[in-house]
Amino acid sequence: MTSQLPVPNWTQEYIAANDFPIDIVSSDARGRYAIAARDIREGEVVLRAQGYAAVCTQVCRKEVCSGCFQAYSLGVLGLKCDACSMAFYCTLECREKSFDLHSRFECTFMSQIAGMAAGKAFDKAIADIDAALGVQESGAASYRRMQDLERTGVQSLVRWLLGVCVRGLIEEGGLIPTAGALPTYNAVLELVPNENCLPQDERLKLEGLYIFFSNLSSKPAKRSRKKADASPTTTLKSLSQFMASTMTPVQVSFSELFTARFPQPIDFIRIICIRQCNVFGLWDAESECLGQSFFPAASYFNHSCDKNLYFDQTMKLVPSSEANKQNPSEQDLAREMESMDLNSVKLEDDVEASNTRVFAALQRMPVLVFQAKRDISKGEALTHCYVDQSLEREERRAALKEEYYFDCDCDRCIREDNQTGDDGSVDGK
Ligand SMILES: C[S@@+](CC[C@H](N)C(=O)[O-])C[C@H]1O[C@@H](n2cnc3c(N)ncnc32)[C@H](O)[C@@H]1O
Repeated sequence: MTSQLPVPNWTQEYIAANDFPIDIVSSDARGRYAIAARDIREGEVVLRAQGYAAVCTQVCRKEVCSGCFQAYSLGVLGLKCDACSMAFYCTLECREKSFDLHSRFECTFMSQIAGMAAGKAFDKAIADIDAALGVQESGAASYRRMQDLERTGVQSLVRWLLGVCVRGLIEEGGLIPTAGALPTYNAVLELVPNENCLPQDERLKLEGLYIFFSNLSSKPAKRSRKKADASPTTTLKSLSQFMASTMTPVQVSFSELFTARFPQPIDFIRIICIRQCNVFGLWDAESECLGQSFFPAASYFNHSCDKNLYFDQTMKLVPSSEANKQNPSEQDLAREMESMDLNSVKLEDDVEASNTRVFAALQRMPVLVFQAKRDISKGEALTHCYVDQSLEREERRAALKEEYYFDCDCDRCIREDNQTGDDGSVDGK
């Protein structure tokens, strides 16, 4: 970090509206970062950060409810969207609550993503990348690129991109009624990208991925509940307005949506860099990464290997509207599956009511709750640890450098550096 970044206005508004004991400051060396606005007691809640564009990974889609983001270890969740077979739900209630959001904004695109794993689209896109990048020995080069773009990884990335694109569309269509009610696309764009630190080979790989996503599917998936109206042109504004004003599922392809949102490779590279430095993993109790989400307010906590905040991702990661909902037992779930009418959810024609339900579904994104690990004095930087705290100094250093592009000089690192013997061992052991 070399230049001083401005502190975005929304962070101050969000903090004031919720009375969190935080100030955001900025320095050349550390960028923007949160400090304690007053003395904070051990255990105090410092921030409740609302999730933005939370998605589960492709591999975990059958274990994580797309409605409430609870993870279930029952194997495959029994309820899914019949149209795309990509969104799974834990209860009929969850499916109902997500229905308008999913049917109108996600389902068509999800169907296209599902098709991508089948092979041909994927193989063609790889060939397109090679052609666009002017690769000579296309057989060997394609093979190498295929290895880089491993299918399930790319599908998870597409799911995440879709989450971000859809969220942008919903905002631009005016479906989020209250300013400041939820984090915004602009709040995400204001997060630090560190794009100047991106190594050249990574930049090239992302340019290849850009070509891949731009060519993923030239045709929209064939599904429509009703006869489609004239397809909207694919400027983001007209597409957003179209989606917000009609119940007709969108008829554009994922690639059209993608290139409208990211017109140039650099736009895509930037959002990927923002993701790399700011996204939070959604973990289960066995430390398996089930998905990812932005929590923009939480991105202003800098790193320390001697953190003074903690958040329990598996315990505190609850949908904001359902903080007290208990996971149903296996038997309860089985009973519910037996008794439900799987075709009972319908998209009604009242656009306004549907828009309200879309907004309500977005409010069910996960929330991260940060608490003080110890007493913290006014003015102290508020920090959490970006990497596994139990790693050795050198391993932490390498992970922070590779993923976040900085060298940590926290008290613990300095202490351990001082204790390190000539042979590189801590305490000379
Ligand atoms: C999640 S962001 C934290 C907020 C960021 N400082 C900003 O200006 O938006 C992570 C980035 O902040 C910077 N950062 C975080 N902790 C740091 C530290 N202890 N020392 C120096 N830079 C740090 C690095 O650039 C890192 O990639």
